[in-house]
Amino acid sequence: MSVQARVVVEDRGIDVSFDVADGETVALLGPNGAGKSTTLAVLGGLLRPDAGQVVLDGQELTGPGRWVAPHARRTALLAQDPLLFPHLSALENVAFGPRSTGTGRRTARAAARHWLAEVDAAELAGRRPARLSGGQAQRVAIARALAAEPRLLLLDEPMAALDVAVAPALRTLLRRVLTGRTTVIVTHHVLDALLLADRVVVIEGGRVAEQGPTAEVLSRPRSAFAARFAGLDLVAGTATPDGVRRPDGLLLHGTLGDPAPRPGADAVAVFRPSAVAAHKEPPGGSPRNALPVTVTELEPLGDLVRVRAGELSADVTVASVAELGLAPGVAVTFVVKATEVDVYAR
Ligand SMILES: Nc1ncnc2c1ncn2[C@@H]1O[C@H](COP(=O)(O)OP(=O)(O)OP(=O)(O)O)[C@@H](O)[C@H]1O
Repeated sequence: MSVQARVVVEDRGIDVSFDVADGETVALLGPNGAGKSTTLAVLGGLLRPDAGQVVLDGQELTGPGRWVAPHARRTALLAQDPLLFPHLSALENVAFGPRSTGTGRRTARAAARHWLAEVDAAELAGRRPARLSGGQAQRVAIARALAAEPRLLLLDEPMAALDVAVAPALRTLLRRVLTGRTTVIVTHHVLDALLLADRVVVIEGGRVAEQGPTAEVLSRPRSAFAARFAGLDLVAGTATPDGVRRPDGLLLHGTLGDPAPRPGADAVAVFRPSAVAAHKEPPGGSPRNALPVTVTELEPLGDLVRVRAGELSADVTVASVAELGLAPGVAVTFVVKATEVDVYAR
């Protein structure tokens, strides 16, 4: 089942368009308030957009003069909170979907057993939600979503409310059950994107900032958000014959991609924070890039410290943080060799 969507919600400043191919999982990424959940709500029919169109498997679900009610869409939404019916057992919760579409009791229960087994939760069939852990309840909620045999599965940060200890097992489970299913997932977690999504759509300020295959976007990001999400530094500007010039005039030298961006065209310079050194004074006379910055935050990162300066980061040793007296508000120079900087068109 393929999806073609354009979602316009004027009072929320949202206008995004993207497609999902049959059997594909697409992750919607972006900062808080970017419009991801709103987009998901429009796909599921929980919110009626001002304009745009949602087409699923050739059927217009939303469009000018057209509105298919949520229950008639054959889409299933799985949210952070499993939202199970408290008075029903796990089995009855899962059987609810097929029951509500008119399936007989016996067949619906058989389907529920099948889907509980699929999510490794067969032994939880008789339990009420109050006796399930967060991870178990989310497994049951996944079984319930799948039992409805949705044409499109919508996941809104399904692991966000779970203990970090149980999230990896649930992610592995989702990786298994999402294979071949048309799915849109909203996530803030890079592992969800890497392990679950074939493609990502990055939404910033209610607009699509970039989209593409997951590996491509996360290894060669073109938007500030995707770079940060992938743990990379990104400087945007215009291409020069051997680098990128920021709007404030600062020039970064780097290795030009193939095809090289046309001089004057929008381009980005991308590098790893681990390739960045912090200096008190700009180093003189070397073929290195020097970026004057002010430290905004320090974060522990294994046995290093991630020094954040606005959009840029440098991963440095604890010893150098101490030596340079790095702390929020301190001015330093980030230094990165031109050979560590990739330059490509935006
Ligand atoms: N129920 C609502 N009524 C009115 N405006 C809303 C409502 N929910 C969200 N908004 C607004 O719509 C915009 C997009 O919000 P949305 O929740 O879709 O973003 P998001 O990308 O999902 O963010 P987050 O990552 O924080 O969940 C924001 O400006 C938000 O304030």
